[in-house]
Amino acid sequence: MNYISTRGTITPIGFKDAVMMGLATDGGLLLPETIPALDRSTLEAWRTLSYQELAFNVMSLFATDMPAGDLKRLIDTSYATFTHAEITPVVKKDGVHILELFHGPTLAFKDVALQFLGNLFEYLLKERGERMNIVGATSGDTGSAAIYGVRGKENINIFILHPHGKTSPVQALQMTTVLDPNVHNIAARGTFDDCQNIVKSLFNDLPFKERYALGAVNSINWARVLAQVVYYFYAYFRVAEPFGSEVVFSVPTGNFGDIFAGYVAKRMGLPVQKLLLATNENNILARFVTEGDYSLGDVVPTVSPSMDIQLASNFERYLFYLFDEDPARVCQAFAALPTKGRIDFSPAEMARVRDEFISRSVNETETIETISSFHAETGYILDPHTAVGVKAARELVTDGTPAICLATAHPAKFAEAVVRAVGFEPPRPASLEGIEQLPSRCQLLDADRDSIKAFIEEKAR
Ligand SMILES: Cc1ncc(COP(=O)(O)O)c(C=O)c1O
Ligand SMILES: N[C@@H](CCOP(=O)(O)O)C(=O)O
Repeated sequence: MNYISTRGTITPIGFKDAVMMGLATDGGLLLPETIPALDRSTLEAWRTLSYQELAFNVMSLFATDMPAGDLKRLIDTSYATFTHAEITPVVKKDGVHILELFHGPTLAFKDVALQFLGNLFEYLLKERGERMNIVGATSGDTGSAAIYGVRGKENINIFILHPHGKTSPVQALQMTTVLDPNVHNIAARGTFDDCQNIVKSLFNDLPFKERYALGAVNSINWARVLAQVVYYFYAYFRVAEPFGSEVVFSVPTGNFGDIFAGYVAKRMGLPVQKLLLATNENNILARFVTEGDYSLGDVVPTVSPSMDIQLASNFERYLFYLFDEDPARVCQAFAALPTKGRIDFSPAEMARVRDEFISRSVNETETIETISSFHAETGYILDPHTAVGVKAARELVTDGTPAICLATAHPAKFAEAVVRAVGFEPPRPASLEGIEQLPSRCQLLDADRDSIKAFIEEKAR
């Protein structure tokens, strides 16, 4: 399997090179040249596989230059750190299927891909005799999952930018209390979008990227999306009855990485009726689906801070398909975006979008009310991101189709919102006990590309 760029000007490369490249060198995002289509007998054969076996089957279709034994070993090592035997179990509460993605070491769905990517980087760097400086942006969860995935690894340094004061307190501590010498946290005075723009611009500075061997842990890295495709299959096999019937996935969305993984699964042939794109008040993507209005606004802070994003990185991957795989149209749209502040779509394109997606923006009052009422009805505590998806599913999926809601984080990461909703703090998993008492390290900087570049140059090994 070879990989191409959404901007169309790189020579196709294999999976291993795509993982190392991160952002494509022409500024685009990497995608497989083709998405394999699965027949029903393959789906049936996959139905009873363990999570790890399923991950191997899905990933080996895309990682064709990885020796099978090595890929298997990396998958087994990566998921050995999860606290649930099923890795991503599905629980049913009051008719809602909840796909719990928070049983990894940092209690969010990011662990599913980032524990794997950390081990994959280590493997590829050893094979090549190289070192890497990871540079990533986080609104709260990618950062700690990536740090945990590579802390203490010999040939890797990691620099994570988060928006100062805009993550939950626990999210910030999960990053800044990791004191391994290869870990560097930067709190930037700005928004997540500022952080992501700086990271992308460092990757687009090709001499800098090459000199410091930059690696990407954000979902700009194809391996992130790939690892997230697996749990759509896993959840489908636990829920669909009869086999072959359709389901809806409700996905709390910010950077469009998770829902794009669902889109890939759907294109591979998973019977998904619709992907439900659920947003908080940062609702550019909901406006896009419901009104065809993709116009940039300002980021507003919400109780689901990890989704406080305007410019969703992976949207570009979806546009590539919406524009019939025409990179010239993708280039045109992104060249005009900074000045126009919007991308326009034809009625025919919007009809295709609505064939695949439904969407709802959920506000703060609704989010808190959903955590509260869901707890009263079921005894189950939703985190505020998951609550956005559950509220949207309850409103929009009313025809009896099973709705699978992605539970993207553990509620203990967002105790303040949970206390507002149910009146008490959610029980803390062992990994968070006493985190406030631990020593921490973090550099506060302006959200300014040159200051951050200088910091990386000083610390890179
Ligand atoms: C807890 C949580 N839920 C949902 C999202 C949104 O996912 P995505 O950015 O892949 O759309 C994020 C951030 O990525 C998150 O951390
Ligand atoms: N919500 C994310 C934002 C970054 O998204 P990514 O999937 O591109 O890494 C976060 O928690 O950092």
